[in-house]
Amino acid sequence: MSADSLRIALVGNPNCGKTALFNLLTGGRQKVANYAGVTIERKEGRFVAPSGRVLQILDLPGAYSFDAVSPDERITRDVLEGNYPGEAPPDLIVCVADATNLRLHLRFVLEVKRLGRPVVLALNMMDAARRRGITVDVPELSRRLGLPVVETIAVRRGGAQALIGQVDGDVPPAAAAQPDDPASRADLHAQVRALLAATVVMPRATDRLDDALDRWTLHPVFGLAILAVVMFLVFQAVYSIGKPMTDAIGDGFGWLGSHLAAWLPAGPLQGLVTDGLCGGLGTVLGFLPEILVLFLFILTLEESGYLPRAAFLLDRLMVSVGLTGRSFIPLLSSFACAIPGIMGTRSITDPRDRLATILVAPLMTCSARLPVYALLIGAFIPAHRVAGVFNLQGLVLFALYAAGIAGAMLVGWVMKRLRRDQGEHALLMELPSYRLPKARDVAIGLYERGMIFLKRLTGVILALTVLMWALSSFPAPPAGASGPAINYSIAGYLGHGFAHLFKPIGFNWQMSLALIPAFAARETAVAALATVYAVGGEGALGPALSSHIPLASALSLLVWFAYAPQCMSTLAVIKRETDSWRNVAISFSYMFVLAYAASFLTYQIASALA
Ligand SMILES: Nc1nc2c(ncn2[C@@H]2O[C@H](COP(=O)(O)OP(=O)(O)OP(=O)(O)O)[C@@H](O)[C@H]2O)c(=O)[nH]1
Ligand SMILES: [Mg+2]
Repeated sequence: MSADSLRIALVGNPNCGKTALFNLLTGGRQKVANYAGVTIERKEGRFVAPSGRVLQILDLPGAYSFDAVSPDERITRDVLEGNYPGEAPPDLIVCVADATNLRLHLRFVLEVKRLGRPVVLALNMMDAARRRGITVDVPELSRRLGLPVVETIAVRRGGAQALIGQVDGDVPPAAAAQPDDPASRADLHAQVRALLAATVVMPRATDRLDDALDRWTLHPVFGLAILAVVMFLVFQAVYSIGKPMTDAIGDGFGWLGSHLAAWLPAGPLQGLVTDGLCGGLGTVLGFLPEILVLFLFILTLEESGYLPRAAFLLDRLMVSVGLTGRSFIPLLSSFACAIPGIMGTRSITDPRDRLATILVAPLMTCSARLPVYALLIGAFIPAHRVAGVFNLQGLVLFALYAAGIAGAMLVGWVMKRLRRDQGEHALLMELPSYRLPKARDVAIGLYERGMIFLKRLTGVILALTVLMWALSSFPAPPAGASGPAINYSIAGYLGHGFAHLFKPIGFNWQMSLALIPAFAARETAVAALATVYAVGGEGALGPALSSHIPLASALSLLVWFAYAPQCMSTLAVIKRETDSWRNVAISFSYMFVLAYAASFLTYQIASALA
């Protein structure tokens, strides 16, 4: 690091706009969302100040105080106190405070000041504060705190000018460090009150529009109805908006495959390109639009400020099944992927609640399962309208997501019965202001998700698809063999071997085989089925599936994917976050038993009814 480079840490209460400020300064694309606990790791970026000086900027998880209790808050405390492994304390602390919520945020500013290090206070969200008629006497606040104070608007271009001017100049002198004892902590409240009285004019404690909306969204009956409608509409939209695009992409690859087949000489290369790449990979790529539609809704909800309300509304229910309202947001993130969901539990203070959330998070339907669901639903469930408006395929998709949630509640409830400590924790959660999502932020979020999907597709999924194709094509059948060539391949042997285990739940050998690569990446089940049937001489995948797989088996496979043990990366994250192989073993085995039992019941009942 050059002698000239200054290290600056952004700290503050959760949800005050630290990451928005970080992105504005460094051009970063870290996740910004309207709830507490979005940032859970230390992130670093570079900013070249107008003077040419290079500044290293650290974005840190939000903290309510230094009595750090949750794993993410501990990171912030360690970095500031210089206890973070391999890192000296920052040269300058930029303490960010939400100007619309100074009653809460100033307390943390005072705590930071007592560290005895150079501090600048950034009063962020000044746009929202002005809209609400809040005025702050900045020079007076600065004088009383003994710190430089600047106003910022982290979501507006140029909104950090004052801060940049401040950090590009001389580092302000540090205040004297002060001891942290109970008496001085009680004193903080009195100091905050005095500061507010002298420097802030707040016409009303809360926003009128927020209050009006909250009367509906937090209402015990209407609130739940609104939540149910919102969730339901999301899944209908995934189907009605995403499906036509998926079909178009699928058709495009089908066309491409047939043209390439005519071009390429017959042989292994032709097989790889048409069956493996166009058939397998193309089918998975087709599900990108559906995944993006799902994320469009999740990102919009995250920015709107609605999620903590939903958490609040569901707290009683979640406590009764052994979880907490705090589990809501990590569980919702698991609809994207269980990995960020499990990492998001770092903001849960109680270790027991955190572990319970980690163990059930993989039961939420991650977006990697969406292609599997969409493929099977498309092949087996007719596209009827129900009651004139709802799409039956969308309803089945919704039911599968609901089955995952119901499974999580059941598992949570059982875990609650099994543990000794039955105590419950009250939910203390901040309700942020409602906010209109910014198109740019949502677009960045969608782009990031799209790239993650494409990287998986061209990485692990591509590798597995080629492997599946090779296993299904080699060795070639002996001369004079009868029956499809694939029966003589390695895949054929493996699949038939595995099929014994899955016969009671109705899987044929192709389905059993597809489960193997799905353990590395769920979407590969689609590519594997596509490849295996294509190598086996079938045409389009949808009709091939519906002619070879009975409905009962298809339903059983859907249910299997709702509960089955997760991909390897999820298990690896459980190991990392809980530092225990025991937890990995528990989650793998309980999900295996749950999936097997649920698929068995589904298959037996559906076969009996058919
Ligand atoms: N109106 C307005 N909104 C802002 C401003 N700064 C941030 N926001 C919004 O405030 C919310 C929280 O922003 P983040 O940057 O994620 O907050 P954070 O402090 O990093 O939060 P944690 O990582 O959870 O501690 C998001 O919805 C932002 O769009 C601002 O200056 N004005
Ligand atoms: Mg953040």
